[in-house]
Amino acid sequence: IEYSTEPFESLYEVYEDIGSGQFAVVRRCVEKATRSEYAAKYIRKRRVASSRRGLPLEVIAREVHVLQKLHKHQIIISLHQVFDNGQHVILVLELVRGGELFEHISERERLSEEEASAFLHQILLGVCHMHSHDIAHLDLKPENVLLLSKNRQHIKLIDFGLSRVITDAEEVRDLMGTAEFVAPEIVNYEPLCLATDMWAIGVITYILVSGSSPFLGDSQQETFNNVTAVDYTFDTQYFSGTSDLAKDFICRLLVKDVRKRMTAKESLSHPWIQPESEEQEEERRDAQTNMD
Ligand SMILES: Nc1cc2c(nn1)-c1ccccc1CC2
Repeated sequence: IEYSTEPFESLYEVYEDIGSGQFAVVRRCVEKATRSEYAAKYIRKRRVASSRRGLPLEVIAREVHVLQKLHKHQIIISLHQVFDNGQHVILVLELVRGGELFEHISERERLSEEEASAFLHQILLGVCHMHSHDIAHLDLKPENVLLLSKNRQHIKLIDFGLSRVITDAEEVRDLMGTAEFVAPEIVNYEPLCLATDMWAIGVITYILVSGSSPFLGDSQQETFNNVTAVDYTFDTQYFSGTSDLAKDFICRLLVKDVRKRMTAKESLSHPWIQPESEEQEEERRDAQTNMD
């Protein structure tokens, strides 16, 4: 995709901020020619190599390439156009108004297992699509899962700023996501892989069904220690109403050895995601009634 050097403001009307990332601000905008609404993600360009502001062009290009390869999938946010106005690269993205899954949880403290499993099923379809293209997201967390609209279950994965193609040859080690969601191999600077995303899915599931975070400590270092020790419990204070199926799903993802961790494909056929039988569906519902 070519970066247009047309002046962005001559083709789009720009409105309110709708979100932000570490090096990006996202604003609602309207394409003048079509009156269609989009999300304009302004990513500041790094002017000098030694500067800490903004991102180098090749890092920005990685997010554009990943979006180009993936965005025809209904769970991945779609990319409409790209502009370079000198100071920023502007990604014109599909507009999603339902807010972050993160806010949705905070309002509810925790979700029912049906709702959590339905969200996870969609996230896993998106992650499966990415992994089938050898692309790892590497920053999966509830903030990067947007709801299409408040009351609906449909979600979109956003922010592929840390995503990259994982090839065995090029060992990627230098990454750091968000402490709560990083896998042991990231903390230990070992080669990252697609399984790194599956660990994050395990943490997200734990949070969705319990409202608490498995490895979060009082400091980033304490969190890293908990992660590398795989030190977590199903504290009865939060898990008394959680089904064994849900706990089994989480246990198969929070595994230190990347070769033993469930893959995205395998997780889609785990009974907590894809109930095989009426009684398993019943078990999930029962766990729910105990909790109410
Ligand atoms: N870092 C972020 C942050 C956001 C978005 N993208 N990247 C986004 C994308 C499409 C619609 C809405 C948003 C707002 C949040």
